[in-house]
Amino acid sequence: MTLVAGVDSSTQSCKVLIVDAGTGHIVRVGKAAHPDGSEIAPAHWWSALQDAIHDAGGLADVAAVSVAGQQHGMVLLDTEGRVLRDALLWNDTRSAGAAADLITEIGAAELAQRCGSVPVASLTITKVRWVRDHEPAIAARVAAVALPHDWLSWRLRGYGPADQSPLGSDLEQLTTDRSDASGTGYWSPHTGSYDLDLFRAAFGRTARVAGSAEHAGTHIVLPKVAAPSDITGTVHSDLFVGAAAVTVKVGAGAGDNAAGALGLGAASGDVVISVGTSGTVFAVSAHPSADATGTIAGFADASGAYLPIAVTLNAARILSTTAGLLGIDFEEFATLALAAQPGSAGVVLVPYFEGERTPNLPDATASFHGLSITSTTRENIARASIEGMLCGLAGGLDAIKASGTAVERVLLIGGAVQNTAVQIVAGQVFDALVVVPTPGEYVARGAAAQAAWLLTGTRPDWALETIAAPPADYRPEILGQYRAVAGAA
Ligand SMILES: Nc1ncnc2c1ncn2[C@@H]1O[C@H](COP(=O)(O)OP(=O)(O)O)[C@@H](O)[C@H]1O
Ligand SMILES: O=C(CO)[C@@H](O)[C@H](O)COP(=O)(O)O
Repeated sequence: MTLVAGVDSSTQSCKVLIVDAGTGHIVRVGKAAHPDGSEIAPAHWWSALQDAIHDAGGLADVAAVSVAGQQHGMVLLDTEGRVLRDALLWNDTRSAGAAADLITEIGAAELAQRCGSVPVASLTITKVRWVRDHEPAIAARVAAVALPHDWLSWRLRGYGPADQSPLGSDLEQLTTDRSDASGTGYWSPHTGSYDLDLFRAAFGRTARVAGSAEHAGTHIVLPKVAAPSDITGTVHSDLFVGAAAVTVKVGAGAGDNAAGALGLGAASGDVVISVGTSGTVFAVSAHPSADATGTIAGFADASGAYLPIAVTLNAARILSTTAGLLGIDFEEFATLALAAQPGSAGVVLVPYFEGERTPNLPDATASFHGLSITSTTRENIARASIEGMLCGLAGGLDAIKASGTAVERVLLIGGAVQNTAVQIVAGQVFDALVVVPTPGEYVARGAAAQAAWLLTGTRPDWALETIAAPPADYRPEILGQYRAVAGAA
């Protein structure tokens, strides 16, 4: 049996799956937590990755590994490979003004046309603009801009800060993949190349692609974009503490949503809804998209196709926040929510706890509506939290449908989907057949599938297990009452 490893370095934790490359069957798992916050020192991801690999029993018997990760996070490196400031993550909204400035300067339609997306605060392009405007001394020292999965893959291969890494700080070795590059806002899924003019317009300095000799030493390095089944190098022997070093190939990696699509084997007619820290609604498409309204971001996927996606900033943490307020665990939360009637007796939570991205309301806050003496029960508060979370995602589903994407079934994944109440309420909020894959780490599985792909040259076709689907029980009144108040939020 040949083993491969897949990593999901996501917002809240790092997860590692070691699987049989032939069947996708899980052999070992590992996990380590990330600190909270929307601004994180990348060193935390690196130590969590090493802990999670250790927790999974190491890589000594593994033939290949790929790293998927949270998208958009801005990792700025100096010429010595040192991280210049904490990474600003996808859920950091301080660059909302920078997004607005870019749209004013360049135009929403042109930005969508050139790079697939109208920038919001989540996209890397707005973060580099923010650094240009607010931290000019740091901006002047930037030698490379990478994303979380690019930086971790580089470190796995032995590169990093010159004084801490066996192979030194060679920035020319930085790589990324199409899916994560497309989340920067300065790489075009349409042309398959960086829009270096756009990068310069945003940051005020010129850039070049890693490995290109021209302008070496003067221009900022952007990671080279590897193809889906490329081998970018091997894991450095220093990672094999206490075991004999072996050759472990490293794949291109991916953004977490594209890796999720790969892990599910998502095909035409499948729309994936992921309820993790972020809420995402996406499909694999044969064609690039360019939505000038900004509702759908036109990313690339991890197989050579495209990934239209709508993303909310508020998802699983809505439930942990309300469960914390009620002083209960997730099991009791599910029981309470299911004891309330659909529609929560008119109680509606508009869940913009962290501002919101879709719709683009970076400064919004959350609010409960419809509270009366009789409707203010623990049951209604629990159910309204789930309904509010899923109604936010229903907007994304509508936008994906309206863009002409076929929706034959919705595949529900992400940490919060372990909650039975979330599964059942999804069947009431989404006007579509809802299918729940057996809860698991589908992003890490997608990264593992990429690792298997690079070994054999053939994309694996692993079976997808599902659990009993929630009953088809669409209740349009839930979305109706949500929209009546959220429209005014
Ligand atoms: N049974 C549950 N009910 C509701 N939320 C849950 C449950 N189990 C885990 N979660 C939530 O899922 C989230 C983690 O999901 P995950 O998809 O791993 O997130 P991410 O990939 O963004 O780090 C956490 O916010 C956690 O509280
Ligand atoms: O911003 C996006 C996608 O555009 C998010 O999906 C991030 O990629 C974070 O994902 P999770 O950690 O919540 O899985």
